[in-house]
Amino acid sequence: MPNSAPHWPAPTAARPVDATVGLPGSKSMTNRAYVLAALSETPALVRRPLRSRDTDLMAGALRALGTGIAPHGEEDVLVTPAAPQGPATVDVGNAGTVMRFLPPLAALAQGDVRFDGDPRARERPVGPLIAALRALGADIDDGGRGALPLVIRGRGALRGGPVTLDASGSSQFVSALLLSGARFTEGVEVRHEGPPVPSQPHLDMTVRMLRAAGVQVDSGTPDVWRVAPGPVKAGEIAVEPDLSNAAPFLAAALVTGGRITVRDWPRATTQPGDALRGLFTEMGGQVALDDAGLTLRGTGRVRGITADLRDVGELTPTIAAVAALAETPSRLTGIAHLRRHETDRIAALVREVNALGGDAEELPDGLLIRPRPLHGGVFRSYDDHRMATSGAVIGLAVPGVEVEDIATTGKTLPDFPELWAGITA
Ligand SMILES: O=C(O)C1=C[C@@H](OP(=O)(O)O)[C@@H](O)[C@H](O)C1
Ligand SMILES: C=C(OP(=O)(O)O)C(=O)O
Repeated sequence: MPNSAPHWPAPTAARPVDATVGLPGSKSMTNRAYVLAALSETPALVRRPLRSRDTDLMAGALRALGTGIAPHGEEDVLVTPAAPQGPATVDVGNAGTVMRFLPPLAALAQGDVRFDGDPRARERPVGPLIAALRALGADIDDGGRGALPLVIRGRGALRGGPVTLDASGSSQFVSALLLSGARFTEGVEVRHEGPPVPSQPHLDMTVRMLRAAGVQVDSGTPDVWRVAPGPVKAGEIAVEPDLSNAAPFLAAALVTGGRITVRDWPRATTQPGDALRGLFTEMGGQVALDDAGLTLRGTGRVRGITADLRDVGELTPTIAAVAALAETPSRLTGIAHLRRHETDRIAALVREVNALGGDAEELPDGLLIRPRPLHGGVFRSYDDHRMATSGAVIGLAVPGVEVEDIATTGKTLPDFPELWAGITA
């Protein structure tokens, strides 16, 4: 979609950043919490959920299906479940979590539920999930496309049982079936067959949050997950700060040789962003986790990295931005599935780094970035929140970088420009 707003002049760091930041809640945890709460037996409290485009879309969709979702105090949200009801229309925007987590829930609804979203949402994979739901008893009209738009003709219940699918395109296919699986008459047994499933921490997050809601999950066999039929009891779910959105802030300390502390960093978490501690240490930072939060200190040196990012693909745009400023080459692999994220992130990163004078090259499943001095210019974001924040990271070290459509950060972090101004002031 053409964007007519003026470009955002990325602040260049006049001195090393030195700041402490508190970040809003995790998108992935918030949208899982809303689904589990909506499927619960009794009202559930979601503590400190994220407010952003993706989470507002999830809340809006659940409301359209009859769930009560209302603020509770300053920071929390009370979810009052109801048997899902059509006819309803779900706008998924460009949220993978809405596009994948809600079709299984819609199959439990009484009535038709129509799904559509941004033009890009129609290009993002959902076919293996649709096929799996059909095998589990759902009636779905997708016009034979295996993609959005589609209509789920809910009958108030879904048989469930065993199903095999290829989830190499997105871990969200598996998470989706598991999240609603306890409410299927026979529960669900999901078996993956194909190249490896990406985003293992997100699968762990699904399993952990289900168990915390009293659901019996067996994940003891690789590539097989069993959810027993039974009630969901979400009770109270506390949402952690979004550690993937911590990435550009920690990167700011790394590339300016400064210090950033991210408050309330969990001691134990399933969020993929926790891997930043190791990745950014390898790239030249010094990291400490204590009561103040996670502190990253830059050393003035930024090193390239060779890394398989399959498990933490979401972190790629930020790591690539740091790599573009590094003294030595980087090789990022295991991330072919990123070509079907918000945009083709591999192509977009290579194009934008090279547009600033850099030396990046696509691989079938990743990218190579070699050191070369960058210059100012427009960094395009392709409706991708993580592209926009990556442009901001490069702009700290390279004068004259302008990020196109900074507002796209609203997908998961609407406060990004203000928070960034806070660390660069
Ligand atoms: O389950 C989740 O919350 C997510 C899983 C991952 O999806 P993919 O496995 O499709 O990469 C990740 O990239 C996405 O941002 C969020
Ligand atoms: C891939 C991402 O999002 P989505 O949930 O839309 O898949 C992301 O946030 O990096």
